[in-house]
Amino acid sequence: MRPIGSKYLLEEPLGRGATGTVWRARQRETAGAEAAVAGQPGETVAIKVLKEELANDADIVMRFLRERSVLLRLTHPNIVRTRDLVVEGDVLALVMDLVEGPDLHRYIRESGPLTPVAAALLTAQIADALAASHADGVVHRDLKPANVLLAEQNGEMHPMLTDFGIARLADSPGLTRTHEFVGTPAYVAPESAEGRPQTSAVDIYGAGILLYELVTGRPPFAGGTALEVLHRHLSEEPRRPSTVPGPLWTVIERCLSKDPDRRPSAVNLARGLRAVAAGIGVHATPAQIEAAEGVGALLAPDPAPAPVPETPGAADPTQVMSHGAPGAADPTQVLPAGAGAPQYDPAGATSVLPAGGPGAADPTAVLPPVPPNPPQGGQGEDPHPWQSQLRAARDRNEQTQVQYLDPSEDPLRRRPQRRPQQPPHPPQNQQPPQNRQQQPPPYQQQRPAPQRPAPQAYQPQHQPQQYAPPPPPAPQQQYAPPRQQYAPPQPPPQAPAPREPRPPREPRRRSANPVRIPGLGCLKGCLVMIVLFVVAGWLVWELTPLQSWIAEGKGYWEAIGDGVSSFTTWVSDLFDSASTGTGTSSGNTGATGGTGQ
Ligand SMILES: Nc1ncnc2c1ncn2[C@@H]1O[C@H](COP(=O)(O)OP(=O)(O)OP(=O)(O)O)[C@@H](O)[C@H]1O
Repeated sequence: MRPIGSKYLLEEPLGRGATGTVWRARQRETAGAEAAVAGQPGETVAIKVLKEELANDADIVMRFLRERSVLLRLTHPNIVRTRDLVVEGDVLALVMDLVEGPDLHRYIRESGPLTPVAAALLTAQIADALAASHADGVVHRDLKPANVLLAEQNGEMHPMLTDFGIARLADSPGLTRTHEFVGTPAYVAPESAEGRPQTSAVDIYGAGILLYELVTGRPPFAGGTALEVLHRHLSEEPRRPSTVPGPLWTVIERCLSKDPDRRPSAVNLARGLRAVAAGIGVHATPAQIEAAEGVGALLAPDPAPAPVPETPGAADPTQVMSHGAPGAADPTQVLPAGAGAPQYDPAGATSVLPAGGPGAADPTAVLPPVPPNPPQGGQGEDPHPWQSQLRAARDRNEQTQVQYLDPSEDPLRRRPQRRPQQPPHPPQNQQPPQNRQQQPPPYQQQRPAPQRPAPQAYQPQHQPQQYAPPPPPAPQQQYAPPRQQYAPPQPPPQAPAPREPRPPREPRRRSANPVRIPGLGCLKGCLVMIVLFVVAGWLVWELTPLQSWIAEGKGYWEAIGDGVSSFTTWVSDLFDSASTGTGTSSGNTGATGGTGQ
């Protein structure tokens, strides 16, 4: 046996939860005045010894002491009484009444679901406990079958709600630094899952889940991972099992409303459940049946639900302490341990999440369909993950613009069929985006002048004629922006001046002569003409009366021979007469001279 403080002795462990271990213990001596129940030596009690890491945290200890009054004053037949708090050395413990009996989770697992009447009556008692605590401004926030102990009284099950205040303690900044108390995914209200402000309506939601589980044997929203379960809480409506009577379903449905303001108050829930239990039993009178069927009218919401103070204290412990109660605004506190892990046990103990783990900053970050509902506080300066994704998408778009390839550089542009599909080129005078006003355009950043391709790269002469005839002027202006747009703002002085683009080469003209005689060069025209004349002359000679008129029936070649000989004779006579004329002229000159003598 191990002593706890000076007044208690731990005997044997009863069970272990996320925040500590519960022991069967014995009182050594009467407690002091600070205890709610002084007790007697030898009396058996249950003691929850909080984990060492919690006990070593100054924030937790302070919270624990501050919560003392809240924990000790909660007295109700359906609430496990907290008798004393132990804060000694590195020990932090709650001394409670010992409840001999299983918890409700174990009971359902071993005995199966309850009848609708039994479930309604049992939940009505839990609602009684909630009504008492809510009236005192205390919200449980971790309502689940495992936190309902079943004491046997007079042969009847008597549910007793336990673990009040543990959620409040675990909200502390100290826990945030080490481990986070985060509730249990299968029972977490949508507003808790989203990190929205919470009220006592979260306990009504938990009661609805518990009631559903009592009559069906399982909670309505299950899943392979805790995140899946949380997502279903946020987006799915529960389905009515065939075994659930209509009036009871009306109650469950109202408790599980996504809108906390539609959920009934704890008082009205208890009243409605008793009306239902009376109306669906085998001995129900017509009036009771009618009352049960009209249960919806009984389920009025709480006009002033007890608020769960938000937790700015996650960042500011003093503020939390001054409020005297932690909150749950920090959404990291609703994420379970290993939220995305496939080995999630929906019926497991209250989950914890290592601080700084993935998704710790914002559970909605990994719940894509959840509408972006920014947490109300405690998120520091970090942007919401949706903002990060939007920014990333925007950056990708900008990156796309940066990498936009000018069509004159685009090898694909050589394929004419791709040209009409080119995206419109951004206007040359387009202003850069706001967030880049002070920076040169991205393409200028990424394309320093020395590495730039030569201006010739933009010339149409690089486009094969058979694919891309010289483009018309307009498209050329559209796709070939002025060169200075791509040049750096201040080109280095040694940079060579850009050369004038060469004009497109004139297409080569073919020769007018259609006849090609390889190797003959310029004589071919003359030869062809001679042949043509000869052939044409022969045809004329033979086919016209010219033959009889000129040569008196001679043949063509004979006539040509005669013509040639006549021509040569004439030429020789011409030369002869020229030479003779010259001699005659000299003689004449001499005769004239002689005569003169
Ligand atoms: N007052 C009590 N009397 C008898 N048994 C108790 C008492 N309080 C708790 N227990 C038992 O001790 C075990 C552990 O309790 P604990 O509250 O730590 O578990 P839990 O609710 O599953 O954990 P957590 O609340 O941290 O999620 C449970 O099986 C419960 O039945």
